[in-house]
Amino acid sequence: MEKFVIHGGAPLSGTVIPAGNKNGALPILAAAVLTEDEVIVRNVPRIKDTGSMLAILEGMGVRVQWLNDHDVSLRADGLDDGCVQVDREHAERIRASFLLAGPLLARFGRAVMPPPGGDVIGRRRLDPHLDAFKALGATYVPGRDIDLRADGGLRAGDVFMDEPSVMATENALLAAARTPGTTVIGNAACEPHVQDLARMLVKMGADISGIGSNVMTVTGRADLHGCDHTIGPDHIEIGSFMALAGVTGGEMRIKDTYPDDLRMIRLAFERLGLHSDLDGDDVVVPGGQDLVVARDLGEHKIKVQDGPWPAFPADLTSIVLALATQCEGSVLIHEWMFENRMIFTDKLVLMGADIVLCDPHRAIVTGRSQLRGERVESPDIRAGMAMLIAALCADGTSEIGNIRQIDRGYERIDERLRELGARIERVATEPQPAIHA
Ligand SMILES: CC(=O)N[C@H]1[C@@H](OP(=O)(O)OP(=O)(O)OC[C@H]2O[C@@H](n3ccc(=O)[nH]c3=O)[C@H](O)[C@@H]2O)O[C@H](CO)[C@@H](O)[C@@H]1O
Ligand SMILES: C=C(OP(=O)(O)O)C(=O)O
Repeated sequence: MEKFVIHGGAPLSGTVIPAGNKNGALPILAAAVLTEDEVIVRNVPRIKDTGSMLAILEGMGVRVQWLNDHDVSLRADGLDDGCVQVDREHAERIRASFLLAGPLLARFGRAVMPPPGGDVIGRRRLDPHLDAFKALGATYVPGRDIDLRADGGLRAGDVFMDEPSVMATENALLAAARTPGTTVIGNAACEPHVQDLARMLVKMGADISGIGSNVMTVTGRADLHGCDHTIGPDHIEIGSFMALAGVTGGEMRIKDTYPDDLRMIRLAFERLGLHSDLDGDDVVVPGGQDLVVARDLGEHKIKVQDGPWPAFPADLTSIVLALATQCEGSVLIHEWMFENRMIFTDKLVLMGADIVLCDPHRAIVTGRSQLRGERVESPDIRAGMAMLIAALCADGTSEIGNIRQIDRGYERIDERLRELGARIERVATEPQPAIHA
């Protein structure tokens, strides 16, 4: 077990190269199962979640070979079509393990999936995934595992999501791309990572129109081929670094972003008083900003509310909340999608933040709090980053425990923060004795 020990107060300044998108890497790695050819995936973030996904793929019989630090070659030519086993321990660690259901069903007509893990931030439905598979002709056999069957193979169909679920859209895309015929996916999610996966599937031979919209038409084929694909930069990580620059007053340049993916993030941050500029594809956050929250017309309080793309991303609500603690004025943060993500705010309150949790979805943050160092535990990836943001601008020393949560989504975060001037150490902790009833 490890923890971070942080001495707050140093401005974070310098240049950051964003990692590849965590939530893009996971479905893109899963897509390698769709073909027996070699698939090369570049710009893979070296985080715990991609490590788990690669371990599951290797356990299934996929040959995995790193070409260098971030580029990996995958070849799924040795899979035993009679019984592809999905490693339970790794599958239960990450939500995205369920993204193997689509490729396995499409290729072998059977997928037996252990229940997936991931952040415990509210109820996480699998129903839209199952609805999509059923629309493509699969049946679901109830049991401990999620047992999906398509004897004789999937057939192209009309999929309409009951909500624009990110991973269900990705599963539908993965399955439809290898299913001959034309499938329409309606009320689809269109986050940057969904678009990135769709572009990769096009390289593999599928025909997909409507990428970036909420209706995609996929003409699939059984003989998808290999490809060489580079994962796009992680807009959630970029937003996290922008907030870190804002609260510590440093000047930061974030290189080679996709500016179109940052429009809503930059807009929301701007309303909290955090200005950023574009210099080509780089985002530049000027140093020493006086962060003052805007008011809506009529002097009403502003709100930041998440939603399906292109709305403000759910995974940045914890981060924007930490940023708001340092801005003059108050703001309503409405985390509309997950029921439990806001529960961690008590940790920021412990550090001195002025936050009223109105209900599980809404928090009013009144800013300019002088935070103080505390010992806190990270319940999930983004709450962990919010605590890092708070600790790095707090007075005194903080300790953040359960940092494997942060390592699930942020690559070498302590090293990269140190390069920007942060005083942060990764420290091994004594294993806790088991508690017996
Ligand atoms: C591995 C991966 O890619 N994980 C991401 C993926 O999870 P994931 O694909 O699991 O999330 P979903 O898009 O399915 O749903 C997120 C939550 O929002 C709710 N919901 C969604 C849409 C809607 O119109 N109404 C509604 O209430 C869902 O019921 C669920 O509680 O997308 C989430 C939403 O961007 C992100 O937080 C996760 O980081
Ligand atoms: C919620 C997240 O991840 P996951 O869906 O993998 O739990 C996240 O990336 O913030």
